[in-house]
Amino acid sequence: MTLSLPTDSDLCAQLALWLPEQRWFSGKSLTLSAVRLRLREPLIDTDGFAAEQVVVDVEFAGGPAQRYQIPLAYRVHPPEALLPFALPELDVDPVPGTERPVVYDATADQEVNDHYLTALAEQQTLGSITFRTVAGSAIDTALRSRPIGAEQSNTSIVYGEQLLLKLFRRLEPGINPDLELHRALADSGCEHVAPLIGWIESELDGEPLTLAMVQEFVANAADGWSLAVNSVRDLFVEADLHAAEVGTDFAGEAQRLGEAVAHVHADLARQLGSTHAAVSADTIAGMTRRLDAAAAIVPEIADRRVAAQAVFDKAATAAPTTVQRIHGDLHLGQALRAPSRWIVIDFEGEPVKTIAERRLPDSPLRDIAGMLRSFDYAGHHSLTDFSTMQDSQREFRAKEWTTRNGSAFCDGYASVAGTDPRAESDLLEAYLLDKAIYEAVYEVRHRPNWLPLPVKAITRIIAG
Ligand SMILES: Nc1ncnc2c1ncn2[C@@H]1O[C@H](COP(=O)(O)OP(=O)(O)O)[C@@H](O)[C@H]1O
Ligand SMILES: O=P(O)(O)O[C@H]1O[C@H](CO)[C@@H](O[C@H]2O[C@H](CO)[C@@H](O)[C@H](O)[C@H]2O)[C@H](O)[C@H]1O
Repeated sequence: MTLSLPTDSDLCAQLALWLPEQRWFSGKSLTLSAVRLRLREPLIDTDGFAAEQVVVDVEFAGGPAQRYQIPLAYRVHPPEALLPFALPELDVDPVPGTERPVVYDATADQEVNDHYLTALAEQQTLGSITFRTVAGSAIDTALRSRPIGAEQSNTSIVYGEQLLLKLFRRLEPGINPDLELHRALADSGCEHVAPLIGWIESELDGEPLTLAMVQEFVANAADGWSLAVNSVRDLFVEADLHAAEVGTDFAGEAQRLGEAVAHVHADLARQLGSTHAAVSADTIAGMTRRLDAAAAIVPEIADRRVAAQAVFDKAATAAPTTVQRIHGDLHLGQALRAPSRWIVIDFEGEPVKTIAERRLPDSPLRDIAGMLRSFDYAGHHSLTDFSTMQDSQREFRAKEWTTRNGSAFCDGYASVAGTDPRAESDLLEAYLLDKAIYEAVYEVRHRPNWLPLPVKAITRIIAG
C-alpha cells in the first residue's frame, strides 16, 4: 500500500495545531504565527508504515523563534494505543491510488524506537543525520524499548533497563552541553555520571545539531529529591526526635552527594580547563539583569531590589575565584542514588539560558548554591502554609534539617575539593540569591503557591 504523506505545508499546519498541547513545548504562553520545516529526513519507509525525523522552527508574534525536534510516524490503521499521540487531521484528499495515513508522535511507537537502536548499533548515516557510538561500546539491538513515564522537558526511551535514549525536544545550534559534558566526563572515567554510549546528530545552517544522547540506564536508583523529602516527612512524624536521630536521616547521603559533585567538578576542570581570577564584571552584570527582569514580574522582588543589588555588589569585590565548566542547573532532582554511588544527570543547564550562555565557564559555587537551595526546598516544601508558617515547631525542624544537610553536603564537597565552598561566603551568598530569584520567577510561572519558598530565602539572604 502506498502512503500519501502530508506535504510540507500540510504537515506544518498540523504541527501548528498539535505543538501547543505538548508538555515539552515552551511557547504555550506565546502566540504561534508559523511553523517552518528545517529538516525532514526519512527514517523508515516500508509498505504501509513510514517514519521521519523532523525539525521545525516555530515562530511567534513578537518573540524569537524556537526550534523543536519531532520524530513522526505514519500508519493507515495505527493500533488504538497510538491514537492519543496523533496529530489533528486536515481535510485533504489523498492522491488517487494512495492512502492517507494517521500522523503521530513516533516516540510512542516501539518499532521506531527499535529502529533507533539498530541505527546506533550500525552507526548509520541517514541523509544529514548520523548515529554515533562511543568507541568500545556495544549495543544489543534485541533490547525492548519503553518510553520513560516522567513528565519531562525532553523525551526519553529506556531499552531493556540498560540504555536510556534522551531525544532533545528544544534544539539550538551547537553541541548540546548535556552531550558535551558527558563526553568530557566519559573521557575522564568519572564514576558519578551514567556512562555515555552514543548520540544522534545532524547539521543545520553549517552548525552541529545534537538530536539525542544515549547513556547507560541507572537501574534501581532513587532520585535525590524523593529521598530527601522522605527524610523530612519522617522527621515531621517523629515529633520528639532531632534530624540526626531519625532512621531516614539524610546527612550521610548529603555528604556523599557533596563528594560526588566535587569529583564531577574536578573532572570537568581537568578535561575542559579552569582559571582562577577576580570575579568578572559579566557575572555580576548577569545577576543584576536577572534581578531587574524578576523585579518586573514578582512584586516581592521589586520591594527588595536595592538590598539584593547590594549583595551582588559585595560579591563583585570578593577574592579571586575558580571558573570552569559546571552543571549549571543542579538540584536534588538531578541526582540519582544508585546502589553504590550518587550519579549526577542532565547537564543541559538552566532552560531559560541560550546554549551559548550555558556553555560559558562559571563558578562551581553556582552548582553548590543550586544544591543548597534544593535542601531548603526539601526541608520546607511540605509545610502547609508557606506564607504564615503557622507551625513554628515544624518550621524549626525544617530549618534544622536544611542546615544539617547543607553543612554535610559542603563538608563532603570540601573533603574532596580541598577547599570549603563556605569560605567564599560573599560569592556563595550572591549565587544563592541569584538562584532564589530565578526560582521565584519559575514558581510564579509554574507553581504560584510555592512562591513564598524562594521569597523567604531572598528575604533571609538580603538580611545578611
Ligand atoms: N541514566 C539514567 N538512568 C536512569 N534514569 C535516568 C537516567 N537519566 C535520567 N533518568 C530519569 O529520567 C528523568 C529525566 O531525566 P533528565 O535528564 O532530567 O531529562 P529532562 O531534561 O527531560 O528533564 C530523571 O528524573 C530520572 O528519573
Ligand atoms: O526541570 P528542571 O530540572 O529543568 O528544573 C526546573 O524545575 C525544577 C522543579 O521541578 C525547579 O527546581 C526547584 O524546585 C525543586 C523541587 O521541586 C527544588 O529541588 C529546586 O531546588 C528548585 O530550584 C528548577 O529550578 C527549574 O529550573
